[in-house]
This record gives sequence, structure tokens and C-alpha cells, in this order.
Amino acid sequence: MSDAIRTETAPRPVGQYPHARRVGDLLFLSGIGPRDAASNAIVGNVHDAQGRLISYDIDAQTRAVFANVRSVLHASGARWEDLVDVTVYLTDMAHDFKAYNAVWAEYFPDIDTAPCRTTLGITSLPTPIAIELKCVAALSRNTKPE
Ligand SMILES: O=C(O)C/C=C/C(=O)C(=O)O
Repeated sequence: MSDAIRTETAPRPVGQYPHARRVGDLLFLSGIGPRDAASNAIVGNVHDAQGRLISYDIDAQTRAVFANVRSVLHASGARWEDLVDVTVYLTDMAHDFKAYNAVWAEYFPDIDTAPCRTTLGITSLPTPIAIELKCVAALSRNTKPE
């Protein structure tokens, strides 16, 4: 049986790779962007009449990425609470960190159970998205209070 996870409930990968791969109790997710799973459109991007990107909404993109991560976790039999390590890539740290960080705090209100996090500013991503997440989850994670 393949340990690769592929699901219709998350946006199609932009290359030949699965949404996630399970190794024992660990789940490694591929980089996930803010695409709508049904239409494949990038959430929060605004284009001019010529199709050029003129603006984007980092709050909407962050929420869309989190929703997609949640979909992949669920398709893999994991929960949001199983996330243990998240790497966040932003294409404009100066402009977007504050808004993204505020959404993060909404989704991970408890520092005792929140995953470890690293945020990197990078010059570009494979498609015109402003944020991408790389996540690791542990299916055996016990987040219940002791
Ligand atoms: O979801 C996107 O739009 C782009 C994500 C791409 C990758 O993570 C990749 O190709 O490695």
C-alpha cells in the first residue's frame, strides 16, 4: 500500500508530488498554498483587465492556506492539533508578517499546544502566491491536558 496521501478536498499539487506522505506516525505535508480546492484559483489575488496581479489579501491567503492544511490533515486521518512543526514562507515579510501572525494566533491560541514555527522571507514561490506552508504532524501526539 502507498503511503502517499492525495485528496480532492485540497488544491491540486502544481507538480508530480502527493499532498502528504506518512512515515510511521509522522505525516509530512508538501508545500501548500492559498488555492481554492474547487476552482484552483489563488484566493485573495486581484488582477487588472490584462490579467496582471495588482494586489493580494494576505489575511485571506493565510486563512486559505490554513484551510487547505486542515483538509490534507483530515484526509490523512490527522487533526489540526497534531501539527508539530510548521515552516512558513512569505514573499514580503515587511508587508505581510503582522497580518499573517495575527491569523496564526487565532488558529493557534494556546502556546502550550501550538506547533513549532519558523517564518522565512523569500523572493518568490512557484506560483503568484504570497504565503506557503510546509508542515509536519505527529499522529500519535497527545494534546490532551495531563
Ligand atoms: O500551491 C501553489 O500555488 C504552489 C505550491 C508549490 C509548491 O509548493 C511546489 O511546487 O513545491
